[in-house]
Amino acid sequence: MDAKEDLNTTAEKIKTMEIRGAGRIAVAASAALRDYVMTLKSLPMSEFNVKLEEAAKILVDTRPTAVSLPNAVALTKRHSANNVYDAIDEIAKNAEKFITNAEQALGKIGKIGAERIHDGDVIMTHCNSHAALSIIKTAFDQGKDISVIATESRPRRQGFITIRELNDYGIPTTLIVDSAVRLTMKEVDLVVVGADSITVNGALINKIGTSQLAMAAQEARKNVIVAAETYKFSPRTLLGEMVEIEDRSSDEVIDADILKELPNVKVRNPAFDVTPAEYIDLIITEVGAFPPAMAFTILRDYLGLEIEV
Ligand SMILES: O=P(O)(O)OC[C@H]1O[C@H](OP(=O)(O)O)[C@H](O)[C@@H]1O
Repeated sequence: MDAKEDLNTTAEKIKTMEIRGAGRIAVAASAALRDYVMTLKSLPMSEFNVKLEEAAKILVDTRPTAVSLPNAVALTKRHSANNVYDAIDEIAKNAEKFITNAEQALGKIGKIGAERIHDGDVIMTHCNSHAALSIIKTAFDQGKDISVIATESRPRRQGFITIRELNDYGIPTTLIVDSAVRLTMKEVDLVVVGADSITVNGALINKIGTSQLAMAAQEARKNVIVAAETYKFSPRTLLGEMVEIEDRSSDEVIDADILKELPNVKVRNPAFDVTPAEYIDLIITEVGAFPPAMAFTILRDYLGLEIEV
């Protein structure tokens, strides 16, 4: 396989969600871009930059909602070199830094977030978030007697990945269907979810259904904690841009043959929803725990306002 095919294969895996999770797709894109540019040594500088931008676009265009993806690509591709060898060197170092930071961030989020979890807590989580699970597993490692209520997370049922992971870790877990969230909330002490994007106003964009957990939690006066690496904050929202909500295929919701028999029916399959900041108590990042109102500060101090938008 040539280098461009490898890049396209990674892009396809992100699109089809063979590689999924806002953090994982970011790390995969950074690595794919690095591997691709390594093969461009013999090109003149101007052509190198064109190929670099083309490759970046292929990766970014795979999924529109998780800002971790364009942030990872922007942080990886930036270079100030005027020859190809130095540019490749810079990009390889950028990728190394991004991937190492992303891996270490999960452990730090786990430690910081676990401080918010108490012995005896029942935690509700949604979908499958490596950052949220890092908090839950760390609290369990600390000897806290906790249990988890995990939503199924239709249509792709990422909740099944979560319950398997929690089961294998030895954490008592209850699986519920998404529509059981409100009824079950009274048994819950706190909600811990991940993030695909966080806006400058502190709103959370995460797996469809997250906002119903947050609303039910507020109604029941339970805390909502978001686990999010700093690279999941969206610089474009500084300019007032909305985060695009990915609409996925109807095939994920209903069998195509059944749908064919129903000419008056259409299917909508939005993959994410927006939870306003007022429903969120705390955002746990690798650099500390912040109220959502501090999203601007995180963007400025840890991502840098000069990031490509
Ligand atoms: O980065 P981590 O914490 O793993 O996941 C963050 C979020 O990414 C996932 O998206 P999808 O399943 O790829 O659509 C879920 O929405 C999850 O909450």
